[in-house]
Amino acid sequence: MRRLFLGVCPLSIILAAEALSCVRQDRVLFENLSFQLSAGQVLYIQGKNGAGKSSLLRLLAGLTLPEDGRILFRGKPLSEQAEVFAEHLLFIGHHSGIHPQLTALQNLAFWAAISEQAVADPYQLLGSLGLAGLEDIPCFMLSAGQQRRVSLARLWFSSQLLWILDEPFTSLDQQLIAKLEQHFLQHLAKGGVIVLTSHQHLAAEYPALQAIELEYRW
Ligand SMILES: Nc1ncnc2c1ncn2[C@@H]1O[C@H](COP(=O)(O)OP(=O)(O)OP(=O)(O)O)[C@@H](O)[C@H]1O
Repeated sequence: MRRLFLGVCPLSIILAAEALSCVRQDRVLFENLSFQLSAGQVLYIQGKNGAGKSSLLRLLAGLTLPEDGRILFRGKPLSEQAEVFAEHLLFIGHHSGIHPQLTALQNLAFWAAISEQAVADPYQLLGSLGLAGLEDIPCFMLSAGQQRRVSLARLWFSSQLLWILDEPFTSLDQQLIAKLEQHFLQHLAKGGVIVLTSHQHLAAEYPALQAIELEYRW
């Protein structure tokens, strides 16, 4: 496992992994993996296909359990505060997570309702993401990149502290990737934390970036 530490760590630790191990189909994907993420930090996880990036994200999101080790959110194990953790987490997995039969507006309304948040102006938001005129058609009629934009729209009205994003740049054009990275910086500047995977390099300058590269292990 190769690890890079760049930038300065602020003080309050939001997310910590302690000696995590993950086994899938008798293969140890990673073991004894530890890190700490403070307010304003991004963790950028890299690795070849099958190295275990999504598996690590699912552990960190509390969706699966590690073989060994534990995960702490603001100093307490996830297992002791599942509901609190869920309130502070925005997880967008490898798939877009949109309902294909619903329109972009309906998907936004659904996410806003379940997270008890309000979208001030959904037309303006979707327009700013290049979806003007596409707000009212079922999402299965949108292109892959347009569907990804609908999915990521959540990041513009979310108040969650911790964003865990599996390959958020997939299917996006360069213009939207740049916009998304600027939005990441704003979230971090407010004290948010981001964990993400990507097969492409981050282009923005992150003030406090941690990077982990998972090696493919046989
Ligand atoms: N639910 C599961 N049950 C069994 N094996 C799984 C499961 N999920 C993933 N795996 C296995 O774990 C390994 C790591 O998968 P994972 O999706 O974490 O890789 P990844 O690094 O995210 O890959 P990619 O870059 O292709 O998205 C793979 O060999 C996969 O077959």
